[in-house]
Amino acid sequence: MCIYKKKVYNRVLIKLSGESLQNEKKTGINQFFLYRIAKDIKEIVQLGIQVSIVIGGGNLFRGSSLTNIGVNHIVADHIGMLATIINGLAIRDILFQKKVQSYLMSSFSIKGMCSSFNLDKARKLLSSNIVIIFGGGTGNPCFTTDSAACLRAIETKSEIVLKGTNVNGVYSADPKKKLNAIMYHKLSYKEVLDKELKIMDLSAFILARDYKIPICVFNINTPGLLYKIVTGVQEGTFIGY
Ligand SMILES: Nc1ncnc2c1ncn2[C@@H]1O[C@H](COP(=O)(O)OP(=O)(O)OP(=O)(O)O)[C@@H](O)[C@H]1O
Ligand SMILES: O=c1ccn([C@@H]2O[C@H](COP(=O)(O)O)[C@@H](O)[C@H]2O)c(=O)[nH]1
Repeated sequence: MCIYKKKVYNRVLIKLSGESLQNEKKTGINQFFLYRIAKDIKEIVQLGIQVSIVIGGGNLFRGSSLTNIGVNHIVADHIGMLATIINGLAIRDILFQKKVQSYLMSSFSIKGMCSSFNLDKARKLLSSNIVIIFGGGTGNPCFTTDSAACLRAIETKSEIVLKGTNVNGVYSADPKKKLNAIMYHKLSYKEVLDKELKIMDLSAFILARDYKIPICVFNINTPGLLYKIVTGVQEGTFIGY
């Protein structure tokens, strides 16, 4: 790793897709991914970047898959939000093992396991270079953790949302469905909306646009990519004005 490189951001929010955490059985949590992502996060914290993380739950439960088996949609979303806390607990523990100071906050009360969301405290901890993991999404059903990521980025005054996902960036169509889809390197908010590129749910995306939070969509499975992005290397797809 090139330690002479300079950071281009002071405070970032990383959205970690739950799916990226899944193991080879397509469920649960992948041990190797956890350790690797903790290493990647440590590298950027050591650059002096203030980091918060919004963690998804798709490796464990998504509301939509539970409604498909007959669970009421509000209850299904509650289960999905709880799944994000499970992932958050795992990430907090691995960061601790890697000697990265971190703090897990849940959007709803889970006494005994982690603290509840407190914006003042989150800002103070971030200023002291402590990584904040935001679990529990927005705390409300009918949303996703993409909305939580944009919301927390606005609240914590983060300069960018780094959306780590399992594709290389934003494509002209879902690359998992259309193999000849082309990847964009740079897009405006308007282009994403006009072209109906479904990389994030609409409510999340509108928040980012209205509060002028740029988004970088990148492949979370590529080791070291986070470091490249925060030191100014163009990777994935950058969305802004
Ligand atoms: N235009 C597009 N460009 C890139 N990916 C797209 C596009 N449209 C749909 N996708 C799909 O979006 C997915 C990204 O999902 P994402 O990482 O946000 O998961 P998530 O559902 O938010 O998180 P979780 O796994 O926690 O539920 C990719 O796997 C890709 O198949
Ligand atoms: O604010 C929120 C965030 C999430 N949910 C539910 O949790 C699951 C998992 O989140 P992902 O963003 O898919 O990783 C999601 O499918 C919702 O069911 C929520 O209700 N509110």
